[in-house]
Amino acid sequence: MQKVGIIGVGKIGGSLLLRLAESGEFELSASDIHKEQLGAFEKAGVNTVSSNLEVAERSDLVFVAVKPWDVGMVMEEISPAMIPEGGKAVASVAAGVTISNISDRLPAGAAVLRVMPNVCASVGLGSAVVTANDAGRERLGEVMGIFRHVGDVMELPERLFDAATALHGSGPAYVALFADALIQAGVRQGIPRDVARRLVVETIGGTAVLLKDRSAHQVRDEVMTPGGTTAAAFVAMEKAGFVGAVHDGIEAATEQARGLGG
Ligand SMILES: NC(=O)C1=CN([C@@H]2O[C@H](COP(=O)(O)OP(=O)(O)OC[C@H]3O[C@@H](n4cnc5c(N)ncnc54)[C@H](O)[C@@H]3O)[C@@H](O)[C@H]2O)C=CC1
Ligand SMILES: O=C(O)[C@@H]1CCC=N1
Repeated sequence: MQKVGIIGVGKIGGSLLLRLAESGEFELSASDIHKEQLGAFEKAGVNTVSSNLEVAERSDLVFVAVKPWDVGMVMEEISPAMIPEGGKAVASVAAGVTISNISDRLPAGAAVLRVMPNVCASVGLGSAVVTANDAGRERLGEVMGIFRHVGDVMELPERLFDAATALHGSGPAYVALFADALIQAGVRQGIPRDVARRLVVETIGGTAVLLKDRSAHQVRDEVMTPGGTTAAAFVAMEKAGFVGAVHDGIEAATEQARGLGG
């Protein structure tokens, strides 16, 4: 059985850990600085341990899912277990923390990977991109296989990771923002809140399915009757700078990711 460890069992680490535990395919260990968070995972059959180093010692593949500013300290803690001859690899999901930020804290030649997932992993509908240093390349398939348990996975060069973080890492929050705005707008037009919410949620889910095999332009054109309601809405939204605001948001998030590595 593959030995997988997770350090930090919050929103991302915890979602991955639960799905891997459900699959029954892995021998799992986990640690978290807030030990009270480990109980649920222990019940799911995970070995919960009290030190990050112990997770690394017990695992062939270690996922670090702590906040970006905590990654350096965790790498220093697990460094003694990460000698290249040990056959271990570490994968970080932290925004903005580069492979070189990480490998600087580990023995020379350590296998290091980065993954950028999103919170839709918690319902098995995540998307993730993966990259690796030279020593970690042979583990790419393994890491991609693990993230397939929580959604879609692609390889992406590290130079595009900050942009991908901005696009899909933060993406669910933008969709939620848009959903909230739509619901409020429906309420303003007199639709009861619970009805508006249901209509908007189904619309977003249904559109996501349509977009799997159609371009965004195709969907737009199928909806937009010449001289009709959708065209009127598009003109009003564009006058308010909707598309420009999306571009500005992605640019700001990309820049923010660049600054998080420290
Ligand atoms: N939340 C999201 O939607 C996404 C988050 N990420 C990245 O995933 C990482 C984790 O984010 P979340 O899961 O949202 O955070 P979180 O706060 O939910 O989870 C982090 C966990 O790490 C634990 N922790 C903190 N310091 C630790 C230490 N020294 N040793 C062991 N455990 C420690 C915390 O107690 C907590 O349970 C971040 O680096 C973030 O950039 C990436 C993509 C999406
Ligand atoms: O907001 C953040 O910094 C993290 C990274 C991507 C999603 N959440």
